[in-house]
Amino acid sequence: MSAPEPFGARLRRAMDARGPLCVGIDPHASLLHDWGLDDDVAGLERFSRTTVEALADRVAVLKPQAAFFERFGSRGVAVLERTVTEARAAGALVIMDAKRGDIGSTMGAYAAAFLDADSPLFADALTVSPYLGFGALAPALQAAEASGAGLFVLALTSNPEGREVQRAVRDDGTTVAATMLRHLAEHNAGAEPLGSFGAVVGATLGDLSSFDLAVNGPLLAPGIGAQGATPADLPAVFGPAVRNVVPSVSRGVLRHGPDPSGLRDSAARFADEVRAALD
Ligand SMILES: O=c1ccn([C@@H]2O[C@H](COP(=O)(O)O)[C@@H](O)[C@H]2O)c(=O)[nH]1
Repeated sequence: MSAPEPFGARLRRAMDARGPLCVGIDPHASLLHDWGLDDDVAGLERFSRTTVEALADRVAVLKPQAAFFERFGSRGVAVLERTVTEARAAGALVIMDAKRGDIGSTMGAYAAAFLDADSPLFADALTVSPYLGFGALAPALQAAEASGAGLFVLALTSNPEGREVQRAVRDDGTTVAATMLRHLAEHNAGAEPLGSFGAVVGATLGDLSSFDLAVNGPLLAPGIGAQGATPADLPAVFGPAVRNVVPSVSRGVLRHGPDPSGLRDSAARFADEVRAALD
């Protein structure tokens, strides 16, 4: 059997064809309410299916936030499984935003859940937390390589609280975030057209020129919309690495539902703004 095409190559093709925008599927209770849905499993299912049907044939990436599904227990997780399957079938790549991270032996079980192509929760990529040490992510890196999936490692998150951990200075004088970026660059070395191991770097963070963002992998950039960043901020935040940025917006698009055309128009506006900013 031939090796699966790596996530980085699939993502680059999707970004070239559709533009780099990622829309998050974050079924907040308040959004369910605004859409006229009950805050229950049926509401969750309707919300997710409407978003997938409106957007999966046009945006490069959809990013379900697992927490909003898990809050409904096993029935919510079943909706998450269907959401991923339907989004992928309709042509979008799916980043599972579950931010898993643990000691290596347990990380292997997370990898089996999200990165094994035979798992019901398999997605094209998974967000992971490296704060038990980057080395503890090894089982996820191996599983992703085997299945052609990707990882997005939390490096510089969009929230202000992340600073105290991520910008802490290590014994060798480098920051924790810079160390994570260096590990990613090592793992992506030589990959073409793009490595499969990306970083999460918030679009909210202002000038990041003190960090080497040239990791030869994608940079998932949440924070656009509800958290205050705009597509126009991207060049100043990411500098030359902006070509590898996957700008991500959730509530900024979702608040325009439940009408599918409202969701599509909003995503198209963000996509246009991203295109204008990157030109
Ligand atoms: O640094 C990070 C990492 C992940 N997120 C997630 O992205 C979305 C953002 O939602 P908005 O509605 O666009 O604010 C959400 O799922 C976060 O958990 C992030 O914001 N920052």
